[in-house]
This record gives sequence, structure tokens and C-alpha cells, in this order.
Amino acid sequence: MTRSSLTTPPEGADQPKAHLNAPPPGSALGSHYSRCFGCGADHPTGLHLAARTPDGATVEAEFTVGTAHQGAPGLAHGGVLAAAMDEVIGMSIWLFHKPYVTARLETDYLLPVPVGTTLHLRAWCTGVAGRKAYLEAEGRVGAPDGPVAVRAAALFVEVNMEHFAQHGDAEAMAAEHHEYEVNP
Ligand SMILES: CCCCC/C=C\C/C=C\C/C=C\C/C=C\CCCC(=O)SCCNC(=O)CCNC(=O)[C@H](O)C(C)(C)COP(=O)(O)OP(=O)(O)OC[C@H]1O[C@@H](n2cnc3c(N)ncnc32)[C@H](O)[C@@H]1OP(=O)(O)O
Repeated sequence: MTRSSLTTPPEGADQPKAHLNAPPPGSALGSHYSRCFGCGADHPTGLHLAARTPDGATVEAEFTVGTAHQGAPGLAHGGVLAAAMDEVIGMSIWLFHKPYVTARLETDYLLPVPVGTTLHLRAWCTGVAGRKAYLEAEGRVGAPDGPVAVRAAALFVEVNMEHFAQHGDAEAMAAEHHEYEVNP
């Protein structure tokens, strides 16, 4: 279950280890963009995920399903849960200090998730081969060792920072990512 061949690292893929300048174990990661639907504090209806890394290579966060996240009455919308998985996976690959985007996201829904549930999310990388990174995530109900409600596997592809400036809002990016200058 979960992984297709497209999200399974090929034989010989590099096994990721923490970047030399990874945040120390236990650090909060902060948001990569204040208006991000997944982690931005300024997003009015976003998920507001606040993640930390226990070891410099994986990411943990909690997400409490609210009334804004419903699909069926009283139950989480599957697309919102997929967004939460995408976000923690994106945060975990950002730990390696290179920009990546989601190319493929596979999600398994194992249990219904009622409004009010806190999901304990965890994401990790299973391998890197060239520009491709293979990642997985899970969401457990109520506690870090609770039953798994959602699982995901993803292929992320490395891009350069110009990707975001070229296709998105270059000024907003320059305002929050000072390491990136537009027209340097
Ligand atoms: C303030 C501004 C902030 C700016 C942002 C700064 C940093 C952001 C970085 C990290 C932020 C930290 C945390 C982020 C947290 C969450 C964010 C969630 C992430 C997202 O939510 S991000 C949005 C959704 N995402 C997209 O918007 C991508 C749209 N897309 C494309 O932009 C292109 O499609 C791209 C670049 C993916 C590839 O295009 P390309 O031309 O560069 O490369 P190419 O097509 O050659 O693919 C190379 C190899 O990947 C294989 N491949 C490609 N796609 C595949 C697929 N779907 N399935 C299976 N294999 C696939 C090929 O088969 C080939 O494989 P091979 O090399 O073996 O032939």
C-alpha cells in the first residue's frame, strides 16, 4: 500500500542524512511563506501548520481538523488532508536546503477523521536520485503512536529559485526570501 513505483526510490538512490546546517534537533521550522495555505500565519483559512524537526532530517507537526476543513458533515475533507501531507513533506525536503516542488502525491485514507481530531503528522525522505526526491508521510489520530488515518508518498523534483520568480509572484518571494534577489 501507499507507494507506487513512481514514488519508490530506484536502486542506488542516495540515502538522505541531515544537512550540515540543518536546524538543531527539536527546532521549530517556521513558515516558508506567510501566506502559504499550509503554514502561513497570515493565511485566513489555512492549516497553520507549525512544524519542528526532531533530528534535522524529518519533520513533525500537529493538525487539528476544524469546521473549515469538512467534506462530509463533521468529517475532514480528503483534499485538505492531502494538503497537510504535502505541506509536511515539503517542509521535510526543505531541510536539505534545496528548492523542490511536488510532482506527484499519492494518498491513502485509512480511517475517517472527525472534526476536532488532532492528527500527528510526520514526514521523511526515503531517497534522492538526481533531481528527484522520494518522500513519505503519515498522520496518526490523537497521539504520535495513535492509529494511522492517512498515509502519503510523494515524488518531489528539484527546481531553482527562478522557478518561483518566473511562474509566481517574484516580488512577494524577494520580500520574504532575502537570499533571493530579483534582478541582482
Ligand atoms: C515567498 C516565496 C516562497 C518561495 C518558495 C521558496 C522555497 C520553496 C521551497 C520549499 C518550501 C518549503 C516548504 C514547502 C512546503 C510545502 C509546499 C508544498 C509543495 C507544493 O505544493 S509545490 C506546488 C505544486 N507543484 C507544482 O506546481 C509543480 C508543477 N510542475 C512543474 O513545475 C514541473 O512539471 C516539474 C518541475 C515538477 C518537472 O518539470 P521539469 O521540466 O523541470 O523536469 P522534467 O519534466 O524533466 O521532470 C524531471 C524528472 O521527474 C519526472 N517527473 C516529473 N513529474 C512527474 C510526475 N508527475 N510523476 C512521475 N515522474 C515525474 C520526470 O519523468 C523526470 O524524470 P527523469 O529525469 O527520470 O526523466
